[in-house]
Amino acid sequence: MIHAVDDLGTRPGLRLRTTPRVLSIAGTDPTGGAGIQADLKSIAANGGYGMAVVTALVAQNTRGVRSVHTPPVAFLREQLDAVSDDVTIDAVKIGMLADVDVIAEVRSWLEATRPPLVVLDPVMVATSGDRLLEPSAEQALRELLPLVDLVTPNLPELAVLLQEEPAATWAEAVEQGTRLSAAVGVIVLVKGGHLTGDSCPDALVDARGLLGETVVEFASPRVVTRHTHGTGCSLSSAIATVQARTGDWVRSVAQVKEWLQGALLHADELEVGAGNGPIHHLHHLFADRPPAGQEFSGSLWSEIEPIRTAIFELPFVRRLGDGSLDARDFGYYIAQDALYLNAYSRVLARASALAPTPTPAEQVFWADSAGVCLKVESELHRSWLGEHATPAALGPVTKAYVDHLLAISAQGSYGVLLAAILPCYWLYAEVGERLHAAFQTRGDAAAHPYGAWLETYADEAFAVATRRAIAFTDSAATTASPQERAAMRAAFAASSRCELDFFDAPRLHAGA
Ligand SMILES: Nc1ncnc2c1ncn2[C@@H]1O[C@H](COP(=O)(O)OP(=O)(O)OP(=O)(O)O)[C@@H](O)[C@H]1O
Ligand SMILES: Cc1ncc(COP(=O)(O)O)c(N)n1
Repeated sequence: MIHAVDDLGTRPGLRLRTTPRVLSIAGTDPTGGAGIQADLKSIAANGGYGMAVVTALVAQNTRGVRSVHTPPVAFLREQLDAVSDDVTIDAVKIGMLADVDVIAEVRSWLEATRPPLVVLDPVMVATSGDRLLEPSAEQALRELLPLVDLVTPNLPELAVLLQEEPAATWAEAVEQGTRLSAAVGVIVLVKGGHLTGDSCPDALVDARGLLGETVVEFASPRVVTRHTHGTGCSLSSAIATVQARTGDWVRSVAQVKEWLQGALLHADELEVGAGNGPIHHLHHLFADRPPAGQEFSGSLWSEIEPIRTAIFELPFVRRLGDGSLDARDFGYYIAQDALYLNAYSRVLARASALAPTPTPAEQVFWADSAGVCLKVESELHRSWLGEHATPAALGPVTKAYVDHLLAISAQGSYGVLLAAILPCYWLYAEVGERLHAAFQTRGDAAAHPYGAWLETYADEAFAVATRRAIAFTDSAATTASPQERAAMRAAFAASSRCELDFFDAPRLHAGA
């Protein structure tokens, strides 16, 4: 039978609720990544109140399924009735159904209770290859389709539902989804997770044209992770939840896909199990928690990866390394560096002034660093700038960098100032270490025009100071508010871009 539907493709009885009460009817996963455990997290993550009725108990983990225990269906019915006799259900998500008897019982309950919104994930085989639906139950599952609003098969499941070979391309998959929708009178979400390639498209398909168009595609990049256990369960329960709030399938799937993308992107952080681990359902709740150890600085460093790559590709850095750099460019760089260090010393002194009082070590460190900066500046004048003309004024790039640092110093947040200060230490240390290592392996010390300078570039005392500056930044991030941490990230990224520009400035401004 086909339900009556309104313009958005939903049944007229649909009650939209801010916090929908969503029932998952599914199997279990004691490691929490799939089945009802994943559904409950997914429903909560998407703003619903989750409930769960167990169809089958599955002894499984991230590596595979060990055994399945299906309780008597009479008990399944008792669980279902216990929920529906008491709670108004806004949406139902159906997952693993195990066998024909379970399907028949769920079907009978659906016919008796008529929930306003039903999403069916036709679970047949786990990612590990283990069967979660007896082959003899496939026909009963096909016959259940007209009772639901949305079915979310992966490509092999779509093929089984149609009794065809699995689609080999995305176009074939969408075409199969369209035929299933036309045959059964149901909306189909065709999922591209099982295809290969850089993108992971999904498509909502309704052959009756209830979505405005027959096919609505949702493009998203494929996240590189092996931790995709339970994505199908999580996706279907999230859609049931959001649809019960919005009543608009296209909007619901778009919103859920964005959430799922984040859950996949953060999956590797969980480190659950040795196989295909779970996705991070509640990743957005964890975003504001204080970072531990070097987590904060580690994330800052990886966020500026493109800037780091760009620095090593600059003609200035490459030519400084191989000795082919124009003397005029080198002179410009050294002179601007001396001017910069003078200003940077004042910024470090400001960090000393702002350092938290219970930790005098930080106050002393920044004050000492301000002094070291002035010593390095005078050393540059003594050993290098004697031969080169020293400009009286800051070049445009130096001025922009210094203005940025001074503006942050004036704002008075110690954490943000440290994040702004850090790239000068960290990027200089990295460039120094790499250029120095390359210089040493070349063995042309005498012939290299900047050899003497490169010799001093990778200084162990500077490496130690860099490690301390990183540790102080991590410690400031631990006590910072989420807003301050966001400002720290922005300050670190802005200073890193200034560093990139600083290395490129001689090419642009040395001849001016
Ligand atoms: N690596 C990935 N990057 C981005 N999205 C993905 C990735 N893998 C799967 N997805 C998305 O996850 C959802 C589930 O897709 P998939 O085709 O894997 O279903 P499934 O096989 O039922 O899931 P599972 O068996 O893992 O529970 C889809 O929205 C799909 O586009
Ligand atoms: C109870 C239950 N339901 C569904 C799946 C499918 O999830 P996956 O394909 O990611 O293993 C599962 N493993 N367990």
